[in-house]
Amino acid sequence: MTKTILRALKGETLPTPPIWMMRQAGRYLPEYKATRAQAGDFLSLCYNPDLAAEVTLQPIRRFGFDAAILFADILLVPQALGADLWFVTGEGPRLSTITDAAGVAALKPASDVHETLSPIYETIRILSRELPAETTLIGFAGAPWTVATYMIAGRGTPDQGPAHAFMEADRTAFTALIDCITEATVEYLSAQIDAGAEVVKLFDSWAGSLKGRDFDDFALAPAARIIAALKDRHPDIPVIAFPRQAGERYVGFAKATGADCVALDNGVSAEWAATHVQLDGCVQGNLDPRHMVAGGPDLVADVRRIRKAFSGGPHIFNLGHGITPDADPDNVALMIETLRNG
Ligand SMILES: Cc1c2[nH]c(c1CCC(=O)O)Cc1[nH]c(c(CCC(=O)O)c1C)Cc1[nH]c(c(CCC(=O)O)c1C)Cc1[nH]c(c(C)c1CCC(=O)O)C2
Repeated sequence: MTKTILRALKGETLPTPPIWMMRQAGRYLPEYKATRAQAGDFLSLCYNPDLAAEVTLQPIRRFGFDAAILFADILLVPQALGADLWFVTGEGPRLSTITDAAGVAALKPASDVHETLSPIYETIRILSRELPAETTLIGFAGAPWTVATYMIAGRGTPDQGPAHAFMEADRTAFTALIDCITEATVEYLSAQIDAGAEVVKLFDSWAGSLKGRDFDDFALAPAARIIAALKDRHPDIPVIAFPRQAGERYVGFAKATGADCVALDNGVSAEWAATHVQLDGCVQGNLDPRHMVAGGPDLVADVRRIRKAFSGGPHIFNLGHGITPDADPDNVALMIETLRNG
């Protein structure tokens, strides 16, 4: 019996869509907070294979999701390329900044990333042994544009202004940075697959701020390059692409990049996406993460609505973005129960 997520990714329409949740291992779970405290800080948790595997398994034990997502972070790649990285509790990530062509040229070559990232591959090997037979293991990386926005600004920004400014000031150097991250991402995801990842996902969280030609050059093209390189090395491994807030640009994204599945945020309606995006293959998403805080009849109604809208084709149920720390685990259980039992 092939795993349900893999069946959906191959294009099968299942009577009940399989389900997992972005940020399913996270601060809304008391057991996550306990293990994170044991690790010391977030990065120590990411680089400790035993504890990273433990937090990956926690939501599987508690909820029986159909997939586990590797516990790590998209910002480990910049660190592996030579950037300084730290997390400020309650605020988010901080990195050394890249402001010009010299900063791009000073990055390490893509082939060097394994030195830093090898503990992540060990986490995957542990998970391959310990996950239940029916659970799919998903590896991931940030897409080049989203990773670049953090490398340029040194932190998260509301409008990705510093990255857009760099792009306008020196498109050649900016393109060199995107190329560098693209190559590193191929190396990283390929090694994750060698270690046991059965699916990989590319998170382009800030794709929505790229417009027109910039979207083509820095969201579509790098995703297409990464997917082509991975398919060349690992033809059977499905790829999920998440160009968050792409809006109209979700249309045709799978075909243009070779992705097996497109993950949808909750800014597009399931009814629209069913006719405009799902016609090309599997879609994932798109429940509003706020339902995990509020719960109640609105949650139940929206789970049923999304399930129905996507029932004519392959669909993996998920949120439109990560679950937030203020969410109630009981609402997660209600989402799963509603999906599986009615
Ligand atoms: C942009 C981005 C990042 N990281 C990630 C993205 C893309 C997805 C998205 O848009 O959310 C991806 C990511 N980050 C994390 C995972 C693990 C797997 C999962 O459970 O989904 C994944 C897939 C763990 C994490 N990554 C982070 C946490 C919280 C850290 C903690 O425990 O204090 C977790 C569980 C920290 C992080 N990491 C990042 C930020 C901006 C932050 C701070 C914001 C926050 O605290 O939620 C960068």
